[in-house]
Amino acid sequence: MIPSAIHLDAVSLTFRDGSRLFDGLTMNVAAGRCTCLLGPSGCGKSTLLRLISGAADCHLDGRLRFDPDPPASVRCAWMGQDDLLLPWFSLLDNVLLGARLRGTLDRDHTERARELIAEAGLAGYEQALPAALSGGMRQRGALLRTLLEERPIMLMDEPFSALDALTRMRLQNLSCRLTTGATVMLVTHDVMEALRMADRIIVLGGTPVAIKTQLDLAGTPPRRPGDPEIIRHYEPLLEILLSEAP
Ligand SMILES: Nc1ncnc2c1ncn2[C@@H]1O[C@H](COP(=O)(O)OP(=O)(O)OP(=O)(O)O)[C@@H](O)[C@H]1O
Repeated sequence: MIPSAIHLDAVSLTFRDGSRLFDGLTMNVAAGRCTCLLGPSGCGKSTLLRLISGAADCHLDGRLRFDPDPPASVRCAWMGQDDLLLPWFSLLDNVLLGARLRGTLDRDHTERARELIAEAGLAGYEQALPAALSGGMRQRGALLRTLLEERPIMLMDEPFSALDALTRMRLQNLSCRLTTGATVMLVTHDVMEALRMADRIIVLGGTPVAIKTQLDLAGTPPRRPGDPEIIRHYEPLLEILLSEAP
């Protein structure tokens, strides 16, 4: 898998109702690295991921480029804020949905999915329907389904938001491992999460929305909570976010 860099050149979006978001936003996302997006609610983080995934329902002025540019059908895996698990499929079948739809499902896929389900703390729930799972369990199912896609671009919108602190850390570690080599864009409201997982942190804010801060972090994610890089950047980053809060 060859990861793609993502370039937004002077991007402005117009929604169907005529409202606009961004005004000539330029952003470069490095290939094969994890970029975390932070910023106040409503600043456009989810819309940005949807735009890159090809699912945004809006008019684009400016340019969105991928380098290299894989076919759109295999370019991105996207995990939205809703788990979108199919209610009539078991957890295991939901996790395996991509392979099933492509007709590539085999014993190896199933074995791998079972291992990851166990690693995510969900052993014993393989045959449970989504309705019988908690919000955090469903979110882990949606995350595993996304991670198994192994696309050159992995887009994840608050993928750990429903998880308790320890499970969150385990799943962050798992995600870092399974997305190594891919271009990852991860939206989060959690400063510690961004500092653990990112090679680069981009803070959005202001009116019109623009990049307020861009921070390149040393070392390899996932960082330990006590990593000097985390300690060095935690408070300044919080201050920046506080200054952007409405
Ligand atoms: N389809 C749409 N039509 C009109 N406006 C929209 C549409 N989708 C998003 N918006 C607006 O675009 C802005 C950005 O929304 P978005 O969901 O991307 O923000 P966000 O930064 O991800 O927020 P949060 O952190 O709360 O998830 C908001 O003002 C929202 O109301």
